[in-house]
Amino acid sequence: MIWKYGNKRTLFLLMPLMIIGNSISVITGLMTSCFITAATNKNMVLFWQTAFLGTACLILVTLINLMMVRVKNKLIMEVNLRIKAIVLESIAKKSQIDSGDELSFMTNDLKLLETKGIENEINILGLIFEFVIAFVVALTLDWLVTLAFILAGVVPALLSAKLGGRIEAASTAWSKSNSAYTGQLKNLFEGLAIIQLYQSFAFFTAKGLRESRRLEKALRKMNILVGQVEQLLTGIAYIALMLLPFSFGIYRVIQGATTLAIFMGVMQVSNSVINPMLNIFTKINELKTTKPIQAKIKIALQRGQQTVAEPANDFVKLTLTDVGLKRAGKQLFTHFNLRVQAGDKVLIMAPSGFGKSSLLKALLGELTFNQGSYQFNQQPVIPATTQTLLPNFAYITQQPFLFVDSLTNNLTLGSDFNNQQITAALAASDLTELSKEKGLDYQVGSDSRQLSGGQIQRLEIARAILRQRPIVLADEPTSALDEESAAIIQQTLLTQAETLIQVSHKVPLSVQAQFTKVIHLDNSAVIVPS
Ligand SMILES: Nc1ncnc2c1ncn2[C@@H]1O[C@H](COP(=O)(O)OP(=O)(O)OP(=O)(O)O)[C@@H](O)[C@H]1O
Repeated sequence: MIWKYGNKRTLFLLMPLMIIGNSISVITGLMTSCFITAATNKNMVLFWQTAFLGTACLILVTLINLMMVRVKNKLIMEVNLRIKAIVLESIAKKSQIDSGDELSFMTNDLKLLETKGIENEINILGLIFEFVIAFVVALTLDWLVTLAFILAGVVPALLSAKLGGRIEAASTAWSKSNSAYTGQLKNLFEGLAIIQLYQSFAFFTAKGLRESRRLEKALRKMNILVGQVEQLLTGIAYIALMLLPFSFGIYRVIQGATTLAIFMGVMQVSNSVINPMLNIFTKINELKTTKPIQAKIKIALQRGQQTVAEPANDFVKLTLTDVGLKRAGKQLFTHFNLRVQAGDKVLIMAPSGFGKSSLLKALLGELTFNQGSYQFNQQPVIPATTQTLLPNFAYITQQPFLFVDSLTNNLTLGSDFNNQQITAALAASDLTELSKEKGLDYQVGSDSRQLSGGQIQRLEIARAILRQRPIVLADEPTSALDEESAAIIQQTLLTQAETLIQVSHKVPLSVQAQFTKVIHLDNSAVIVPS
């Protein structure tokens, strides 16, 4: 992950820092060796050289480690941000999302990935460096004693891995007993009213205690196993350490095959061979637990790379033939016909709850007609083609939405529009006064800086107008506005939208007259105003 999602420059900067930073045990090992040589030979020059040079090296390594922490966290941040960008990009392109699931993935899963995945990868890298450096140095000092130390460290580690399974089984059995205990207690407490009614207090206590005893027994079993395994491993570790490297090393010193100083040096450095080796396996196991999260990111990456349809400008004709729409098992309407040509201004009217908003959603492809046919530019619209349909539409919904962001960003949504275009869209939506009073950078959307319902609706209209899409779908666009504003907005829609499909349940006759078609969804009657 750090290679795939991280910044390569940061990674390449981190690696040398880690190599130097992880050589601390080698420095202390060599210092131990030199000090003992100085002591056994009564060599003051070597003593001072070791003291000064060693301390200088330790200070330098400490400074490098301080820097390493900064670079490591920089890399973690870069990987996190790259992954978050991938996930956000993928969510943005999802046709259906469960915001609870996505939120949980963005917060809990990605946090887990950071600690068990990204950090572990960096730690494994550090452990590999530590292992390799220490191993090479220890082998150079005395390869036979080094091997003895490694064997002594590996034996208890292998045993621990073998016994780990038994401990895990005991801990699973305990957690099972624990949940059974909770269930029994819950049942017992739920029945407390019966106990009190029949004054069966002894039954209540005895039953509760019986369950508690069962749990305590499972806990005792697990604790004995863990404690005994711990003691056994410590014993074996001491025996192995004394038997193999110590006796073998000292034997070699007595034989004159090596010196005490070298033996002590190897002993010190060997810790940095054994510990990283064992830690690497633990960390790899932890890393494996993040596999499902990594798989989800891979899918997100593929989805994020999907190309989105380019805004189209080729709308000619849209036809609904004998369509019906069903929602939550209820047939909203049937046998509805509609023909819209470029330049049309169509008003669709029906009583509240009849399915007007649902009809617009079906035109967008969010819902599918269960009867009849929907053709766009004489091509049948099927679920697979709805994504390419979207760029033809602007959509003014009944529940306008504002992001916690500036007025400008709420209109442009990050697209490239110049100030002139933005100001024109605001003016067309009767928002000039607001933009002059607050400024285009005014932050809206948060609770304390909310705008009026009418202002929010007009911002949604400005957002739609700004894009100049071929068809504007408008769902009761003037319902939250006063008469004067409603008239301005209605005029704007009629004049600015190239093709307008508006649904409303009540529109004055004088306004109806300005549409090219007025259709009553409840009886499919088409009235062409004179
Ligand atoms: N998300 C939904 N899931 C299931 N049914 C829904 C959903 N939204 C709306 N409905 C149902 O679909 C029917 C039509 O709703 P719709 O909003 O399309 O009507 P409408 O004519 O636009 O009403 P209004 O004029 O009040 O906005 C209603 O019976 C409503 O309960």
